[in-house]
Amino acid sequence: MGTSFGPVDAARWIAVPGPADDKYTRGVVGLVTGSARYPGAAVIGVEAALHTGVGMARYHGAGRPTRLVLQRRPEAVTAEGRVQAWVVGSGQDPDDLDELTAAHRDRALADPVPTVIDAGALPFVERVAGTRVLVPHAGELARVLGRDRSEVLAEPAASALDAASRYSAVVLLKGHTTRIADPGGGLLEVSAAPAWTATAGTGDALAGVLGALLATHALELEADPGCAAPLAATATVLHGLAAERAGRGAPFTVLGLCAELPAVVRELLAG
Ligand SMILES: NC(=O)C1=CN([C@@H]2O[C@H](COP(=O)(O)OP(=O)(O)OC[C@H]3O[C@@H](n4cnc5c(N)ncnc54)[C@H](OP(=O)(O)O)[C@@H]3O)[C@@H](O)[C@H]2O)[C@@H](O)CC1
Ligand SMILES: Nc1ncnc2c1ncn2[C@@H]1O[C@H](COP(=O)(O)OP(=O)(O)O)[C@@H](O)[C@H]1O
Repeated sequence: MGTSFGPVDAARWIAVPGPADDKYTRGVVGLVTGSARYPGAAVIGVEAALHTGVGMARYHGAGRPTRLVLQRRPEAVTAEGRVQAWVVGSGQDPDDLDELTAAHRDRALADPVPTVIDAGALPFVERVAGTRVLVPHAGELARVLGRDRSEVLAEPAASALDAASRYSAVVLLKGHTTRIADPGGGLLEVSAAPAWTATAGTGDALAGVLGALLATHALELEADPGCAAPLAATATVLHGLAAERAGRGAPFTVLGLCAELPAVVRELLAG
């Protein structure tokens, strides 16, 4: 039903910095992720964005996730400032979120730049002012659509397309085959990841990879918001190939997946 999207397609969507670039022209990604309940998701998203390649990653959240992010990645910037793309909602429960994080989340959702909407931010999709890229798993998409998870699993492509049309969004439905639906009815399919990828936290990494790709393609997205779909597919390819490299037929950790992202970028660019 959809168009298969693979490494050769993905290679076209990696921004390579040139001699005239600086950290701001490369693109700044902002993350409002994690919470007191799920602080690890904050660390994973930042780790994934930095390993995908970005001029700067800003992180905004509560005290504990912020401390953990800085402990792991002192290059993350916690001061506020402009960003070219946001990642919001990974590791957040909208019914159990501190006021500071909720305020950061609401500011990010109102910013008219491309936004990755994950987990706890999905209920707020209609507030998102910029180009919307939803990254649900089947359970989350079922909640977004008000259906049973079994219905989404039975008809994943149609479900993703329905949500894309309903919310004028790109919808990346995660799974062994990941479907990327756009509001115009286009559908891309990516099957790059081994089943070992089904482990807690890999989705938080995917959101970070995608945020970095959106931030580093700000000009292209401004000219044509339709670029969000191939960029979402590219994030899925990078993530799947990094999982394959991290495990090589065996289990791996999410930080191990993130560590393989630069090698995957290098391989794709080499052709
Ligand atoms: N390190 C971190 O900080 C991490 C933080 N994380 C963060 O945790 C938050 C919650 O995300 P989550 O995906 O775990 O839960 P949630 O969106 O409620 O979906 C549950 C769905 O799955 C199903 N289901 C449940 N149990 C099942 C089972 N045993 N076997 C099979 N199915 C089962 C259940 O369906 P049901 O059976 O209820 O119909 C429901 O549809 C989120 O913010 C995420 O970012 C994670 O990324 C992990 C790492
Ligand atoms: N059977 C599978 N084969 C390959 N990849 C999978 C499989 N199941 C899940 N994945 C991938 O693992 C990741 C899980 O994301 P998600 O469900 O959001 O988990 P979490 O919230 O714990 O990070 C997604 O990228 C998804 O595509």
